Amino acid sequence: MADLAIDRGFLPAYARLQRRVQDAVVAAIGKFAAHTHAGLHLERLAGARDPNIRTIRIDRFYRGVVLALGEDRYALLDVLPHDDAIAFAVRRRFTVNQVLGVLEMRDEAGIEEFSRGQPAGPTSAGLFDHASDKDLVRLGIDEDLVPLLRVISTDRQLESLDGRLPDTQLDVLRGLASGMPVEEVWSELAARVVSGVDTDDLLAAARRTPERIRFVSGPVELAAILDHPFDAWRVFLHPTQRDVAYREFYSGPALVTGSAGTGKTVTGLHRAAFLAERLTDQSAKVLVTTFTRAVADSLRRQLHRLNADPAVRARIDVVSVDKLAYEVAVRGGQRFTIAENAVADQLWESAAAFGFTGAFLKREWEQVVLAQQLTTVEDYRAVKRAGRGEGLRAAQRDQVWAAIEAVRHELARRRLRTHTQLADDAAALARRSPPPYRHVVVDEGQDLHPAQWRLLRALVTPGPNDMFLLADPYQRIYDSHVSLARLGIQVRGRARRLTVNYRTTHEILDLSVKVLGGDAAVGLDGNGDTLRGYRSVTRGATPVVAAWTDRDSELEGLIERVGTWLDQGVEPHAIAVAVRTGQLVATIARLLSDAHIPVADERRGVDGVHVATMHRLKGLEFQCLAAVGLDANVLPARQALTPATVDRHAHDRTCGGNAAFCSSP
Ligand SMILES: Nc1ncnc2c1ncn2[C@@H]1O[C@H](COP(=O)(O)OP(=O)(O)OP(=O)(O)O)[C@@H](O)[C@H]1O
Repeated sequence: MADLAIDRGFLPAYARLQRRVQDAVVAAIGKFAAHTHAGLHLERLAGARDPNIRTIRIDRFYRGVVLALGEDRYALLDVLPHDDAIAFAVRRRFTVNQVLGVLEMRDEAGIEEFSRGQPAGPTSAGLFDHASDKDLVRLGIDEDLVPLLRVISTDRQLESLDGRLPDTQLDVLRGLASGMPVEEVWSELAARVVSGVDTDDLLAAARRTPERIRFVSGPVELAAILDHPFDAWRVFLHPTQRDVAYREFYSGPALVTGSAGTGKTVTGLHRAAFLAERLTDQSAKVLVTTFTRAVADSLRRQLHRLNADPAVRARIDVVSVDKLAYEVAVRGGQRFTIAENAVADQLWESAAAFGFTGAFLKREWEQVVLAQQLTTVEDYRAVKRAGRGEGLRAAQRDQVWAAIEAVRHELARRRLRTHTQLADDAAALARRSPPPYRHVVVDEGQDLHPAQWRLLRALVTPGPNDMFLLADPYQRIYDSHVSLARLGIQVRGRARRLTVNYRTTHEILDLSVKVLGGDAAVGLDGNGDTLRGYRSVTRGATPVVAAWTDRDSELEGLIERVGTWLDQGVEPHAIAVAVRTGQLVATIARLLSDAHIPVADERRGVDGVHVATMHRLKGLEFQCLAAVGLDANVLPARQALTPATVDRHAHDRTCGGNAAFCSSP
């Protein structure tokens, strides 16, 4: 069936069709496969802007729009009711990007309409003034578009070209508009530049465009694709995603960073499936791991959708890092019970003394003592407490150490281990046996503790393609700065950044970037990671930021906001309230219930509005998010309002990405 390819736009079109029409589409595709175009009425169109565009008959009402690529090959672009199909087809023109050699679609009529509505000459402060005409062409912008781009002075104007300009070119322009210098945009493209592009060869161009065109190898592959038509991520990756996920060879650990929603998880899943498919040794395995059980469950489900082959999936273990540590410790013969958070917190509270709170002691233990594997007070006296705020005098260190020791002894006496302790134990145990995994893929790497990194390092054979790490330094839950290099995980020269946001609307991203400022977060590779160049493929409503004078009026405002969303028809389960600390959860849940708003309770299987800390909301998607308690104390800690916080929940497609930020100054 190499004769028919499908375009990315076809999948959502297919998903919207009734079953009967879907069957007719599959039958039409089958006719292409059989080289019989008979009955398809493959027709050229009068007035079409592209001589290679055709329509085919699907049934009495529907027509497919196809592009003749040459050599009797076709790409199916869309399936629409008859008149809509004709209107779609005559407006479009397909061209080949002169720099990247990829196939591009222009809404030629749309571009003409846009031009007619603009002033004749260039504006005084154009959005692309920092790029010369030559630069634009060098970045793959079609020459005939340059005069039009010179009249653009606002983001909004640029966004009104969404769907009219070729995606690749719009992506370049969005990068420039977001403040990236020409050279930085160029460096993102550089690896994909093709020399000697034949701009008339549509077929070669289509083959170079896997992010939008998929050549289908046969009915089995087609059926697998059409099984999940909403999941474009399974089939069409951004070129950078594809490049990093399907690279044959990394000489050692590789790190992929990117803000929330840039498709890191998707990239990691493709990598895991790719590595598993290539394992020749029957006993070799790939480990996919992450910080929480909920995210691990979601990874498992996504992997299931990505790869239907049970033999491939059997070679991939998806386990949360806590479970992994637990299993290694149990296999190593340890006898213990996991210390419930509440129990451990109580121990820490009872150890509080000399002005050190239980929470401080706990963090000191985790982020200094366990992180750096300190076993004596002498070690602790001498250690650098980087990232822990105020310094401690020698006498204070002794006090803190004594308090930590008291808790450690009490835990040991009760045969309790915390998850971090277990990771430390498991790392030591794992180092004594041959590594069970050939490859490991780590999602949400920013949240892992050094002990967990040591465990993972010990579980995989060092060497090419050993570790594939995905992380967003802006989404750190704890402010602990982990240096991978110091943990024996050297990623220098193998770090890539994803910048195109698939989930967050332009508006939400814009707000998030403003709140976070242009400051860099410290990356796991020790380098600064900035938000410059992050851009979004979707647009939505403008988020609302509301300030309140006190907590009570903030909560009142919150209830009103959630009520408004419900009145607007948003389902309760598509709304999330993110709070900074767990203590507020019960209060908010009660207030919502008092206002007759259903609140979700996963343990009892009750559906409703989710109220949880940011951390617990991870892995879930929402249409609307209210984030509460973003007061002045919180923002500098960067814990509350990150693009992740905002976007993960404020999922945009139906409700326009509403997000409210209730903040008490
Ligand atoms: N190539 C793609 N095409 C279409 N959708 C995509 C693509 N890549 C990712 N997505 C979608 O974008 C959303 C975000 O992807 P993903 O969860 O992989 O991002 P992430 O960077 O891991 O986010 P986070 O840091 O918040 O975990 C998901 O809904 C995913 O299906």
